[in-house]
Amino acid sequence: MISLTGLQKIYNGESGTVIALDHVSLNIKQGEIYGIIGKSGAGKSTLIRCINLLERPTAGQVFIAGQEMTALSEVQLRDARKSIGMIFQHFNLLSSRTVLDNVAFPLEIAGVGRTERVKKVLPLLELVGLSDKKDVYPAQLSGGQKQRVGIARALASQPKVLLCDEATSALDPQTTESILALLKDINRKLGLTIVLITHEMHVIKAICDQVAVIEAGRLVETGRVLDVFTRPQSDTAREFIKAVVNNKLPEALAEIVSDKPVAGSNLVVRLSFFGAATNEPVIAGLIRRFAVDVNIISGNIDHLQATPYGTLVIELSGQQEDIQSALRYLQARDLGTEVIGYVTRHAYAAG
Ligand SMILES: Nc1ncnc2c1ncn2[C@@H]1O[C@H](COP(=O)(O)OP(=O)(O)OP(=O)(O)O)[C@@H](O)[C@H]1O
Repeated sequence: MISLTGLQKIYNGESGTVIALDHVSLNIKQGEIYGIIGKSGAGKSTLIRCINLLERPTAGQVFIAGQEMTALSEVQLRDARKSIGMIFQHFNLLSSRTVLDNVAFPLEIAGVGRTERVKKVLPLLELVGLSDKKDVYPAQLSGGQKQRVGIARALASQPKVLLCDEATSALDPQTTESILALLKDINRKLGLTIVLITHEMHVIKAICDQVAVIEAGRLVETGRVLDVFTRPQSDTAREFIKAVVNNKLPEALAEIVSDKPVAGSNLVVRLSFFGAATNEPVIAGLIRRFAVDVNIISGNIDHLQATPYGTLVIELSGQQEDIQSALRYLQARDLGTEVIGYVTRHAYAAG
């Protein structure tokens, strides 16, 4: 549905040349929710603004539904942009217009008559849960309600693509959750392709199918959210994931872990589960098969949309050969097994 090839954006400002996008290529399929995550200044806004040509790329091409956007004149673009809706961090509503008239605004610009506008807008207000607010002004709305108006307005011209520019960054966590749920709902009901940019991993985790990680204008990692979460390839992705997945060792334990076993030391292992592996009774299997004791040190199992994933840090005690057999058993299972090291129990207890 969206294809970017070799996108480059160079700003020549007074303070010098900035390469905001450096040969960015990616493909977004019809009906996908595609997240682009990066730190401040990474090039997210530039990238999303290049998709609808609010920003003209210095080089490269943008295709939407087979049409090369970068080849269009300004007049042609105005028409082509009707198939691209956009919502913003600060909503960008017109304060002197009611909710209904804000949502109807793109239709008014397109020359649609009042009666027809109202007919089109009322179902949109219902879709975003604001039917009872149609006659109020933006100042009387909460942040979440304002963003719902922004979403309804973006949908007014029946776009094929919805671009979301940090759409939940100005909202509290609960409101963020409800707006993300609404976007997911719209994606399902209308089959709308959604591209969102964010600096928050929990947004990606909540609704995206695919993610691209951007750093200094370059894509450093792209893939299915589940894959990037469970096997991140770049330091930037790992850093973002840390914010939402707590798999740190307890400090007292981290301080005394050594890489080599000594007499009487226990093995500490971090197990990562994803998908079906979470349903396998791995710990029970371990205890039944080997002469080892298992002590659970820390753990969390969460869901990435419908897929369970998580980590468990366990300590295995027993004879070294039994511990090593148990480790081989774990390594043969469909889960991530990371040897953290060895601890002696009395040292841990003292810590
Ligand atoms: N109009 C401009 N003129 C010159 N440089 C610009 C312009 N717009 C953006 N830049 C620079 O391009 C780089 C990418 O900026 P961009 O706004 O796309 O990043 P971002 O990831 O969206 O950051 P943030 O999360 O802080 O909004 C930055 O170094 C920025 O200073």
